[in-house]
Amino acid sequence: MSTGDALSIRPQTPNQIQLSELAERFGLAVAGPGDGHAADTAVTGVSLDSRDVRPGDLYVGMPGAKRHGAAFAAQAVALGARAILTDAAGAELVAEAGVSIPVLVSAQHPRELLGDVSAAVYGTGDYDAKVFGVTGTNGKTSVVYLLAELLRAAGITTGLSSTAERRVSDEVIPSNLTSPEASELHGLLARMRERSVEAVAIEVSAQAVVRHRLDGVHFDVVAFNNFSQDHLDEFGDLESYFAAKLALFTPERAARGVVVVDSPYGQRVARESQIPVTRLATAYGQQAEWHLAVTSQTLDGVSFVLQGPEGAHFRGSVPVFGSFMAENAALALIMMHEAGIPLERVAAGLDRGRIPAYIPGRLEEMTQPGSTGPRFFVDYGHTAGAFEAMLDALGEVAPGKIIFMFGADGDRDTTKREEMGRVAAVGADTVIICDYHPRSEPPEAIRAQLLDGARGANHATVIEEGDPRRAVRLAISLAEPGDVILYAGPGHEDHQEVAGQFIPYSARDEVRGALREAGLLS
Ligand SMILES: CC(=O)N[C@H]1[C@@H](OP(=O)(O)OP(=O)(O)OC[C@H]2O[C@@H](n3ccc(=O)[nH]c3=O)[C@H](O)[C@@H]2O)O[C@H](CO)[C@@H](O)[C@@H]1O[C@H](C)C(=O)N[C@@H](C)C(=O)N[C@H](CCC(=O)O)C(=O)O
Ligand SMILES: Nc1ncnc2c1ncn2[C@@H]1O[C@H](COP(=O)(O)OP(=O)(O)OP(=O)(O)O)[C@@H](O)[C@H]1O
Repeated sequence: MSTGDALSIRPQTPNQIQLSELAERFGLAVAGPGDGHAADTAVTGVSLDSRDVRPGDLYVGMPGAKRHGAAFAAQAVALGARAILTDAAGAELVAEAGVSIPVLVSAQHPRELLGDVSAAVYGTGDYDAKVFGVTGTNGKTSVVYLLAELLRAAGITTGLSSTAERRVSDEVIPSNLTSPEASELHGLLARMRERSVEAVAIEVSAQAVVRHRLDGVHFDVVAFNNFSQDHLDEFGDLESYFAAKLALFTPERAARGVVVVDSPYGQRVARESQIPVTRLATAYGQQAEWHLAVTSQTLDGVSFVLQGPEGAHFRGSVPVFGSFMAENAALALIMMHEAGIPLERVAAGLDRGRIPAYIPGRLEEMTQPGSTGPRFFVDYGHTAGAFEAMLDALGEVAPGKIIFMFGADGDRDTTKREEMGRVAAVGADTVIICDYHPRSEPPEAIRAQLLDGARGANHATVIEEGDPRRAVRLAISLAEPGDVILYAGPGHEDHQEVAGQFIPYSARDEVRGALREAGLLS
């Protein structure tokens, strides 16, 4: 069941709390019209976005990078907000807007209170579901989906929050952020409790940690998979980006952790973690409690054996190519083991260890699995690290040539582009560079940086075709039976962001259409 155009999933029978209680618990001043009765007002939900306000909400008018949320107070009231929480500057904006509902004024940045206030409003503080968090640079969404699938196999009712979707049993909405703002997260958790969800898998971005999006949530188990360059536009340098991920491994946030220690960054997390961690190694000779061995891999999937302490073991397979997918599955399995869910219980719910994972837009095949013609995969990878992992994997399993098409985000970490181009051209036979989300940048300037990196590698044939629709058709025209086309970037997305406009574009639909035109898909 999809919940239509909703921006957030909320409980149907909400908790309610008096403003007087919120004011007292969080040291807030109550101002605005109707002061005399303000303390008697009750709120039933929290929204940070005036467009997503539901009747009874506390609307949190937050200062942002571009504007002050309190400037949207009138819209919030029109949609049924019962009170506003904001800072002193916001209170003035609310007064100017002439809205007549109580205003809670915080001396702190409202973001610092949002998690705890939302937990108080939604009553999620004592929700006793197992909560799992996954962080790292590449593969978080994949681990979260695998975890949800494995939890289901163990007979556990599951919810998830990822870059692609938020999901409560059969209720699904598309996501706008990898990690939702705290108000949305607690609303989602409250709905999960209503639906008797027993375990929640949450994808955790570094931005979520530093922007208080996880406040009021305590994880039973967190995992770290890998780390490579990304988001330097936000964090400035790799060390700050890493520190944001490491901060998840503290007692305030989580009880225990699982860490892939193949890389020096993973080893650092294991060493510097402030909570007990167990380690997973896929490299031979690496010290760890858990070891993963890939037993076979083809374009149709990967099989593995996982061995842990005290005889714990699991033999399984994932229907997506790449040894890193086995690693993602292993991480999910160890997280469950750490949460006290026996691996035997998971295995009992699967057919010979086959994990029936569908991960939207992650190495998702657009052609028919097993077909003898060219095979076409759409992916969400947008870092050099993800490109390298995928192209290494394809190098092992692709029967023919590898044709790799991709673009890069505008207005995001520009320093990673040359390396993306280089890695692509080292791993593929043909590279087609097209546009992704140029945002406010000239698309040809983004392409030029990618092309520089790709041409500098002196390996693949490098082609520039800005229009992704034409690039898809070009890739198909170049492919022969046995060849693999991999289109990285757009994954599950349904739009291109160009100069402030969201233009409808689904790479998956486009590719399917082009394959039909070429007679490669019925
Ligand atoms: C840099 C960043 O994280 N920005 C987030 C921040 O935006 P902002 O400070 O610019 O907000 P603003 O536009 O000035 O608006 C201020 C306030 O007014 C509100 N508003 C605004 C307009 C309106 O009509 N009504 C309204 O209520 C907004 O909800 C906000 O509370 O607060 C907004 C509201 O929650 C977020 O949507 C926005 O995320 C933007 C879209 C974003 O791109 N974030 C990225 C960097 C991000 O967080 N990415 C990570 C990692 C992804 C990955 O792993 O690749 C993620 O977790 O998604
Ligand atoms: N364990 C892994 N190691 C390296 N690359 C991976 C791994 N798992 C997946 N990938 C690659 O990274 C891409 C992105 O995967 P996924 O969406 O799961 O990552 P993510 O961390 O959630 O990224 P984002 O936060 O941007 O959504 C995949 O489509 C695949 O190409």
